[in-house]
Amino acid sequence: MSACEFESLEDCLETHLPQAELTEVKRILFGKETKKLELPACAVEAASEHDFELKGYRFEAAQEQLRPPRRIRVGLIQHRIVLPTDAPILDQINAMHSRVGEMVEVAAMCGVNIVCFQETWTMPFAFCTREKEPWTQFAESAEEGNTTRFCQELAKKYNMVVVSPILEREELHDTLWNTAVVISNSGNVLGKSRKNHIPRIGDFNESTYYMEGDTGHTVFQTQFGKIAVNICYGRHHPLNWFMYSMNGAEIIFNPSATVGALSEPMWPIEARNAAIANHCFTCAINRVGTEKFKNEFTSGDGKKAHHDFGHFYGSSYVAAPDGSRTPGLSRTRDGLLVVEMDLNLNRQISDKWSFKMTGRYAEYAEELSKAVKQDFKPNIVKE
Ligand SMILES: NC(=O)NCCC(=O)O
Repeated sequence: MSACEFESLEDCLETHLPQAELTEVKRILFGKETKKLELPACAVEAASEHDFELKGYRFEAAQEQLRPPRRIRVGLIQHRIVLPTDAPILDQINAMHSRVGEMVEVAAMCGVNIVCFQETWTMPFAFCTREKEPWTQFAESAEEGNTTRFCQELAKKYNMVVVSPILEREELHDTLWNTAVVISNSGNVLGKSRKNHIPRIGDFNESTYYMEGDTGHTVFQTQFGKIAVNICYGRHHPLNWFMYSMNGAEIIFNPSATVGALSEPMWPIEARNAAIANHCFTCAINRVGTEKFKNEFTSGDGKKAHHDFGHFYGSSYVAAPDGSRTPGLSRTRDGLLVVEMDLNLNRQISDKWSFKMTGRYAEYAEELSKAVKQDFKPNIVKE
């Protein structure tokens, strides 16, 4: 079986393990069980009609005496590209709008308050090719572009916060960025968060196209909680998650595009660990499918030139501050993951484990400020 035919780790365990072992394996692998969320029949029907996976889970928190529950629902959308990569650009973008539009409609039926799409969701992940044309033509203004207009309509229609990661063209200087636009449920653009770590690995030749983000670790206060967006490669940087959390993020989204051969063993760990370490919820989203490009490209590893990047393995999931996580979406199919969470869990786990309270930040900051200097002498004791 090839990597792109393997449906999901969870399905494999369910199929092959006896019930008693399965319960223990799941407890150890995934933490406290996330309950299934009942989703309306019309949503289940629509997902089946439009041929995408729909899953729903619920994280619970203890009832408090002084605070009411803060239950909200997030929706994570993963999808493959709709048209071939050599179709006219506007057709490709419009086809993606229409696909994601029908998935957001189902998210609305499921009562989703905040929806997040995958990294650069309107285009193929073409940065492997190192060709500028036609890929830079997918870039749009974060404030005025067609995709933002489209998302503003969705946000207003469904009273939903929309996190829309696109290839951004800042038109004043024609600078390109990899940017998540955050659109409030009022339909207004609340702001944007630019990808702040650009990969230098494998075929992820993104530094050829756009710059390291300059938006810091912005957190967006929405009607449904304080959210932040840590785009793809930023998930390998614990301090990146940490800084969003220091600014008060209650949910950190991680829209991504990553392939099996490179990162799959790390995928289930990184966002989950960030949820634990920072007493918050994290949402990891990856695209699906294998995208083929007309011109061959090499990977700088002596191997033959090829036409595709490899398999994007989906597996989007949500992790909670108590270390539990939802099962992932499929490795191969488009999907919508609906997750209900009570944001009160963040403080409850913080009060229990106190990672943020016990962190020695002033000390780290002092040592770190020395460690980044040219004349730094590591603190090593020798005999
Ligand atoms: N999109 C992106 O930054 N991918 C880099 C590879 C990875 O982080 O898995």
